[in-house]
Amino acid sequence: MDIVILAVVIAVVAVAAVSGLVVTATRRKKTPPPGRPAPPTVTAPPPSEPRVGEEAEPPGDEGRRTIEEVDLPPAGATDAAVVEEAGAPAPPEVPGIETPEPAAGRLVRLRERLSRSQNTLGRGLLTLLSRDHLDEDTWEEIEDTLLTADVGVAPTQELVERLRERVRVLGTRTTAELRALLREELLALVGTDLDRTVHTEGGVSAEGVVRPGVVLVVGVNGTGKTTTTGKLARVLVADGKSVVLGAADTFRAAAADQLQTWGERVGARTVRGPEAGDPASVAFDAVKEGIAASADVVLVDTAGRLHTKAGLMDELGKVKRVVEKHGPVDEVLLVLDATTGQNGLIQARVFAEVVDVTGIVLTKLDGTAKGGIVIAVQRELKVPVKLVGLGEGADDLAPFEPEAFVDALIGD
Ligand SMILES: Nc1nc2c(ncn2[C@@H]2O[C@H](COP(=O)(O)OP(=O)(O)OP(=O)(O)O)[C@@H](O)[C@H]2O)c(=O)[nH]1
Repeated sequence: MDIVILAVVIAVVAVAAVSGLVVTATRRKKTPPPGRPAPPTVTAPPPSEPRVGEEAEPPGDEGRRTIEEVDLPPAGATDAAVVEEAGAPAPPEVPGIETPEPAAGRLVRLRERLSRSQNTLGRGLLTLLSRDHLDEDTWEEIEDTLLTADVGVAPTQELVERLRERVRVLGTRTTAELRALLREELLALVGTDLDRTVHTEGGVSAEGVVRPGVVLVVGVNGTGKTTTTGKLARVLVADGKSVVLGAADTFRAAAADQLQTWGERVGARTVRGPEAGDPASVAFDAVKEGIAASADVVLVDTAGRLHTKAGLMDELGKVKRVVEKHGPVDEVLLVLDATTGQNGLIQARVFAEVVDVTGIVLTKLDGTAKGGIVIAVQRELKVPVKLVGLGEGADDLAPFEPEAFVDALIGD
């Protein structure tokens, strides 16, 4: 038994000795001989993250910043700046003050909109006048076309009479001759020698105080009065003028916010009063602010509730009187919605009785085939159309130019 145990022990020791030699030999083979460069090895990618039980990577050389060392963004810095510094893409910029389009030439730019909506008038007239035989029925159709476009009864009759006469004298007619003739006659009706300047000159008071130009914007609510005031501010800013806005339409709460937004877009301050407050007091404060800030122009948006003529007269009359304590009002612009046709004319009449309207703004001319209202309203009030609204865009208010207007009516 002892001999068996001894034999087993010797065998185990012998096996262990042999396997130890093999391992050592293998290791020796892998170690490069001294003085020779090691052969290139492919290094496995480092483990992406420490495995359970392993130590996390020690921090690098960069010292840790204490909270005091972290630079804080300057007061008022936007989140965008902070994000940008962190290397992330900046969110879109907060819009700053806009640069409105220059007013000159706007009607030409917007001519397309005008001609699109006025085709029935200009093209219709040309087609009728081009007929081989201009009989009574055709003349009646011409008259109807003019009346449908809201040119008004008296101007329509005048125009038809003039055209009849001139066509008769002309004899045979080419399209070019007819177009020239129609252009001339329409221009005569629209008027080329009226003063269409929006007066914003201001002046100097008896006490030597320089005061800004003051413009009152009046009209029935919904005609585009507030929008027009905002757009007009842009026209003036585009012409290099500084503007203060007066939100005297205290009747509709949102109107003051709306006006203020228009003003902010072009850097114009808006003076506003308490909701349902006294419009005259807001208008007075706006002009006062305009004087204090040495602004060039103060635009006052008024409320236009047409419940009773007496009420309107009280309100608008008071606004005007109170503002005039600072000096004369330079311009009273009546805003009319061109799409309302005869209704617009009735409104115009009432307003003209209440205040001295000095200029007309016709809005929404882009959405109606009734461009003839330009002629009718000027006739009615004996006041020129000074501006026209041709869309909802911020710069879609254009100084009225008779030639560009008539050309848009007739088309090329
Ligand atoms: N298509 C078109 N829309 C216009 C024009 N002018 C104004 N509008 C639109 O008419 C609507 C009424 O405009 P407002 O300026 O709010 O009317 P408002 O007369 O001030 O009305 P209140 O604020 O209630 O007094 C708005 O949706 C304007 O965008 C224009 O020339 N063309």
